[in-house]
Amino acid sequence: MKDIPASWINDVVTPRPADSYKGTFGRVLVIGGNAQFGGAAIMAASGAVYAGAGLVSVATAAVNRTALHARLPEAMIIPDDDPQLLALIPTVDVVAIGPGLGTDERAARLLTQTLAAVAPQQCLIIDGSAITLIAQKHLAVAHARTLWTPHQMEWQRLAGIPISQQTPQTNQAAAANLPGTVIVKSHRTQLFTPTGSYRNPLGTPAMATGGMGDTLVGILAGFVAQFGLNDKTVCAAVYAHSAVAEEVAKRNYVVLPSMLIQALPAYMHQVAEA
Ligand SMILES: NC(=O)C1=CN([C@@H]2O[C@H](COP(=O)(O)OP(=O)(O)OC[C@H]3O[C@@H](n4cnc5c(N)ncnc54)[C@H](OP(=O)(O)O)[C@@H]3O)[C@@H](O)[C@H]2O)[C@@H](O)CC1
Ligand SMILES: Nc1ncnc2c1ncn2[C@@H]1O[C@H](COP(=O)(O)OP(=O)(O)O)[C@@H](O)[C@H]1O
Ligand SMILES: [Mg+2]
Repeated sequence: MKDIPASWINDVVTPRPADSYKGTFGRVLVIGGNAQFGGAAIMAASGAVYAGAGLVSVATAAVNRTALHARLPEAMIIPDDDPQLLALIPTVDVVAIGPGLGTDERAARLLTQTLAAVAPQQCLIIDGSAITLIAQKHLAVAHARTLWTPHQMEWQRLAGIPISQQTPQTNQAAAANLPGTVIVKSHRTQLFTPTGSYRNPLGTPAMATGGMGDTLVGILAGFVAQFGLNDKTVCAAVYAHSAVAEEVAKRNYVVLPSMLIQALPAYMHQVAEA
């Protein structure tokens, strides 16, 4: 397992082409946020918008509409029980499901519908409640272009490895049984792609606050939407999330997701101009 090289973020985040429009930078759909966890969907969508995704939609519980629009007018919204959602799924580059989704029957239905609707060329990010549901219900996922983003307890549920036994070796063996890339989050996050394994050398305890993983989902979605799905882009997104947090933590005891999101465009500008 090698550390993500510091140079990769510079390879990925480069100046934008002049001849471009919003469609150039990709379309993201976040599916999540029940009545209790609406904030998770807002933080994930914000991560994608502030990372530079061209168009971001959110399928969420209807009760989250006003909060989402007030907080993030750049995002479009569709109630998660709207039949149009199934038609929207194939039109985006990245579908991210799970932040604040919950684990009730309604959430399970949304998840199974989404898993069935995603097309092979799309990137699917599976996070939070969606991972817990897949583990609980033994749902099969065959989608090759999947990014899994479990925290250690979600990884225990999904892979069956107790947290105390989660080592690079055991994690790698379990990741090999899943399609796509597994990002096992911790204070030093590990990534297992079909062709390599990487460790994030960055991160700070100032990041240990609710919503920080939801924010990572959005940044991953925004990076993949703009820069494509490959090891370098995925590693760069994980690296950028922690690099921005470390920067903000130089002046702040705790880094809230909204602080990280706010600081992200300036960090990407600095990287692109370097
Ligand atoms: N503002 C919002 O809307 C927010 C909404 N959110 C949404 O909530 C949903 C549920 O997600 P969740 O992560 O909060 O709960 P769950 O999956 O039950 O895991 C917690 C259990 O695991 C244990 N645990 C052990 N090690 C751990 C580790 N390294 N990292 C984390 N946990 C660890 C932990 O142990 P304990 O801390 O109690 O000792 C506890 O028993 C999900 O959809 C998410 O997106 C959140 O993002 C918050 C902000
Ligand atoms: N002590 C820490 N050091 C470095 N990174 C941390 C630390 N605590 C949390 N993080 C990061 O914060 C994120 C937490 O994700 P997660 O537990 O899914 O949060 P949530 O579901 O509340 O959004 C992960 O990216 C993790 O690597
Ligand atoms: Mg999480």
